[in-house]
Amino acid sequence: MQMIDWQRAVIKVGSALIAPEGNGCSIRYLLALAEFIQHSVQHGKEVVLVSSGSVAAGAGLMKFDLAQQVSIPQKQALAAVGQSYLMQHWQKLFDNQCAQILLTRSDLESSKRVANAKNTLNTLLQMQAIPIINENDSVVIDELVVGDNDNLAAQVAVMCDADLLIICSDVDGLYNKNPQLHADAQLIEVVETIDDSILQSAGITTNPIATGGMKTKIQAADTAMQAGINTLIVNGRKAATFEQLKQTRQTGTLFFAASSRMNSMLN
Ligand SMILES: Nc1ncnc2c1ncn2[C@@H]1O[C@H](COP(=O)(O)OP(=O)(O)O)[C@@H](O)[C@H]1O
Ligand SMILES: N[C@@H](CCC(=O)OP(=O)(O)O)C(=O)O
Repeated sequence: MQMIDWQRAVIKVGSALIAPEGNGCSIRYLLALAEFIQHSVQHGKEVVLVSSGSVAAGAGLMKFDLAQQVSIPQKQALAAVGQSYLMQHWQKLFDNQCAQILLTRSDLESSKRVANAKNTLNTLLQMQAIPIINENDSVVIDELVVGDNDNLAAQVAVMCDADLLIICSDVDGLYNKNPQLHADAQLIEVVETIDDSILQSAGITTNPIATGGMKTKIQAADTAMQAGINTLIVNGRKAATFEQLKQTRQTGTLFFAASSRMNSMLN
């Protein structure tokens, strides 16, 4: 087990945690996570949150069943409805002020926009506000198809020079096969190299409100590792996860970036 120390983390929260009932916003799995973030900020650490959930929140408000066929324009409209509700939901969980930033992949391909977003993020963190990022779903379609807040979170981690990317999901980490489908699946605790066996282990999701599954989480970990940033895939449904993290103890699957600043300090 590795010690997990960090100064600036990007924490990604998937729809599976925000809407365990299949739509709407629930605090059920967010209380322990929010308490961990608040505790970290009070101890001088910096947290950027990447939150999915606008489509599920919008579906709850507009009485849409996401298990049924929903068109892309309908999803975009649900995201527009749900995003402000999602932000209100987060704000209720924090003493610190929350701040919304909506990004698209093309924003991150523009050096000018990246520089602007970086300045905004750094200023918000200095103000001890909690930046909450989501895809700007109403103006893009690719991300809604592949469900890519995992990759967005990795790009944000690189952009803001984070030490750690934490991807919170509904399973204990990356298994050698999908644990929702295979009772004998085994948790992989540390990944040092993303090789074929790791890529093959990662399946898609079985959850109708989520997208991407482990595939996009591994892509995200790869992006972060290449930038020297450690990634943890953890079970955000378990309060114990955040107790472990508070004590700088590893939980879930660690994608270990050998060249990271934190790791060279620990070794
Ligand atoms: N090898 C694997 N290990 C763990 N989970 C896997 C694996 N392959 C596929 N999955 C699926 O990925 C899901 C998590 O991703 P996803 O449903 O997209 O959640 P989120 O909304 O948190 O992004 C798990 O619930 C599981 O069904
Ligand atoms: N941007 C979309 C979520 C896309 C996404 O990546 O979803 P998830 O796989 O649950 O992290 C939303 O806010 O509903």
